[in-house]
Amino acid sequence: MSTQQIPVVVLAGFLGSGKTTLLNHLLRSARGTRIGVMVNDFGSIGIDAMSVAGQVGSTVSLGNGCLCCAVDASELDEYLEKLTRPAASLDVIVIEASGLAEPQELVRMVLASENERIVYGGLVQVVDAAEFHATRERHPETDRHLKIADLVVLNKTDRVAQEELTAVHDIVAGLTDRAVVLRAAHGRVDPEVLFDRVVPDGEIEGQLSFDDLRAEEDEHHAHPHAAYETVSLDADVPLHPRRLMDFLDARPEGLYRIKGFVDFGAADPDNRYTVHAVGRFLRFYPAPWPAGEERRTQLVLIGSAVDGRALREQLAACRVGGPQDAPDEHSMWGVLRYVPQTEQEPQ
Ligand SMILES: Nc1nc2c(ncn2[C@@H]2O[C@H](COP(=O)(O)OP(=O)(O)OP(=O)(O)O)[C@@H](O)[C@H]2O)c(=O)[nH]1
Repeated sequence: MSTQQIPVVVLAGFLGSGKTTLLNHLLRSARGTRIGVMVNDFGSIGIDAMSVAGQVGSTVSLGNGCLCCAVDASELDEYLEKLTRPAASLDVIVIEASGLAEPQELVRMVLASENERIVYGGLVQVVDAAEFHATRERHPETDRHLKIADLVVLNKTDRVAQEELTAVHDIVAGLTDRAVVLRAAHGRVDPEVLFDRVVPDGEIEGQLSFDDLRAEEDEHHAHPHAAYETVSLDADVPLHPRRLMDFLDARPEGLYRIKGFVDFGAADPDNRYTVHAVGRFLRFYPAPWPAGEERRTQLVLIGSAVDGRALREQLAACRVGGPQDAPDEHSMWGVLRYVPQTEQEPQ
């Protein structure tokens, strides 16, 4: 029986650390392994679900809210039931936690699942090597998350000098209990590290058990997202590139994460711009609009100590007001400064 159980891997990591990037890499390089994905979007728009769409046979998007708060173990079981139907014949299920989830809660829910076809497959924690110190300073719970990880992927190594990388690696390794620390750029880890695990009956030796977790139970208010504000924009009129750049250049420090897709209308009718900001780091990735895709802008902004209402208004003011307001291609200059030229395309 145990060999037929499907391992459920929890993929966690702070906002923007590279979880979706890693997941897409796994999906692309799975070499015949059938992966089911459960995506938990924090914003009300399914940006992450869209980012992994098309690369996976079975996806369940958990919609708005943090999985560990919004879904209880029985609901999780409902989703797992869908993914574990024999017809789906999955080899592994990956739950991508929102960047603000408490990984411990998710692990607890997986362990509490009554679905006999699954077995807990471990906690993978993705760390942004470039933002590590800043994240840790603002979010001391980072240390606790690393302690319970089974595997740590020290990501974005391309953004950190060798010496600094060694220093960060040492700190991360020191914070984990028994985790392997793997370095990666653009989430490129060997999928075998995650999936080809021997799963004995019951739990894997060395992994946290349900009781371990219960013993370590945290107060809910310790959740990092308690202090966070999410702002979404879903617009069917294009955004004006100059006004969007003015908004982005002046964005408040606490606005930690921006992700989504932008339609710049007449300024570049052919391309959809995927936008990612993590802290002060901002990038646009233009790519031709997928055939048949409706032209709209969908953005999710996540920040702490930010004025959500003001952000909403400022974003809304970036919309093109009418034909007299239509941008031309020259107005794209500010955006194009943030399109990577030499970096490898981080899909
Ligand atoms: N330079 C560099 N950029 C990376 C790397 N990995 C991911 N990124 C970029 O970092 C940004 C965030 O990556 P995601 O994979 O969306 O991060 P995430 O953890 O899923 O983000 P949330 O869903 O907000 O928690 C994107 O712009 C990625 O292209 C990396 O190794 N190097």
